[in-house]
Amino acid sequence: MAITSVPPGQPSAARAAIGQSVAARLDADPRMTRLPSETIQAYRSFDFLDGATCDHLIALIERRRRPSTLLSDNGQGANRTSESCDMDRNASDIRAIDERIASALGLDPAHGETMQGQRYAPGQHFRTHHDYFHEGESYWPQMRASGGQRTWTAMIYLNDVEEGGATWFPQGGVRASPRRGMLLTWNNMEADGRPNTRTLHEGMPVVEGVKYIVTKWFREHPWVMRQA
Ligand SMILES: O=C(O)CCC(=O)C(=O)O
Ligand SMILES: [Fe+2]
Repeated sequence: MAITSVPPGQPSAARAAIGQSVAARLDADPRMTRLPSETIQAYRSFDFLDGATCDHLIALIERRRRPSTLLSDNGQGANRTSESCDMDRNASDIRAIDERIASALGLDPAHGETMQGQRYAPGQHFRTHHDYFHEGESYWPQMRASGGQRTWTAMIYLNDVEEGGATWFPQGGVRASPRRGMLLTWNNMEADGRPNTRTLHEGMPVVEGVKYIVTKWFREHPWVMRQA
């Protein structure tokens, strides 16, 4: 179909520079391990958050969860069946975690969208998708004005899951199983700063247990919060 041949975005020197500086910082951090992949730039860090902090975030998600929504409803409405909530970026506990994530990546916390919590019950999943914005979609002008493209994604698993719930990059050759406190982060861009289509990924269905994560998406420019 014609639409799939439209490139999701153009090269960008500024995004390329962000990719390089974050990767250099992660490479120099002994807590971080680069995941083997020819096509994507992804890292993990065990015990990035301690158990008490994970429990605290799980309790917040339990209190505030609501069915997840997707940015564009182009027939993908059933793609994300988890429940989500926005974390309060002005609360001191959340701000401290935001700053920890941003500092690990060497990014300004102001570029981060509000941290999102997600809860997946058995059978719930997040089907294959890209985190970056397709610059040909109708939502792009609004996204460009509110901070531009999403560069790095950082997600943290808040618990071990009995079975299922891995994050899978079928074209990246990476599959991460949930592990309490583990950070998984990846660059959504190519080396030249264009969206990397091979970052396609999926939150696989939970088979047994409940999966809790927090996700943070960083923009190329400071993020402008949408007015409620
Ligand atoms: O649940 C997962 O493992 C993936 C979540 C994800 O892809 C996202 O929040 O963008
Ligand atoms: Fe994602």
